[in-house]
Amino acid sequence: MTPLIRLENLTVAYNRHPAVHHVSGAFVSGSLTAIAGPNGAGKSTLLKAIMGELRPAEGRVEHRLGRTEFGYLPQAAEIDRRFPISVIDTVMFGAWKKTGAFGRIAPAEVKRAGEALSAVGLEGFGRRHVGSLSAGQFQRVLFARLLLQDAGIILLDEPFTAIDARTTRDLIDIVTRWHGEGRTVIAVLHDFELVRAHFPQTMLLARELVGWGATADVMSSVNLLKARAMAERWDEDANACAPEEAPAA
Ligand SMILES: Nc1ncnc2c1ncn2[C@@H]1O[C@H](COP(=O)(O)OP(=O)(O)OP(=O)(O)O)[C@@H](O)[C@H]1O
Repeated sequence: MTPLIRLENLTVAYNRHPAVHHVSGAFVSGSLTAIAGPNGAGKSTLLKAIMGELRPAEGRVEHRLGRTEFGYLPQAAEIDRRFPISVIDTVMFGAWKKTGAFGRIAPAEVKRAGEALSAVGLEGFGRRHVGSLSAGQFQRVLFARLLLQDAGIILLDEPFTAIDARTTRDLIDIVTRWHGEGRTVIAVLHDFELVRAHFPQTMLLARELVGWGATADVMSSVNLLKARAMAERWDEDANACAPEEAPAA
């Protein structure tokens, strides 16, 4: 039960308006955690802060991991699929840690990229343009890229939103396999059924922490009502506390 990533009184703000507020706790090495909560609860912001893409306004994210040790799947809305790139090249980006952004790609990596495509059920799709794929097929490509990247910590932002049930099942199988391999997986999810069925740990967030621990305990109806009430009460224009106003750690 080794803590891998520790959050210490973490506050992350945009233009001084906090999106994540005074969150403390730890992700244990090898854990499989869902981050759940209402819209605008700070879930995506928290993932970005964990990776170091956003700096805390207050508090800390503590870990000894480099940026390349994180595999990250952004929300679909953040990805522009009009970029003229093939499926196989998109998957190959998962190998950049080994090749460098403009390095020569070893034949073994090309072979692994093909195997990753097969593993997500897209054998033979390599030459297709990503813009020609369905939402579910594209999500499979992004999972193939994560497979190739082979990261120890995998952060997924709404990986199953707007994709079909069959694809969701297949991709959950991959997440479960990652967990079985001892990787640490953290996924932002909206579907509470999926959270309860497949994620042993849950962080329930409403900008502030509502609960963090075993899913059955955290996803109680009392906590879900509390999260909704906290989100509705939240003042979008509130400023981040000045450090001297922050509660003692
Ligand atoms: N780049 C940004 N600039 C300014 N404010 C932002 C930015 N990104 C997010 N926010 C604000 O921060 C708050 C938390 O947003 P975030 O996207 O982290 O929430 P979320 O829980 O992931 O939401 P959803 O479930 O709707 O995706 C929201 O009020 C949002 O408007």
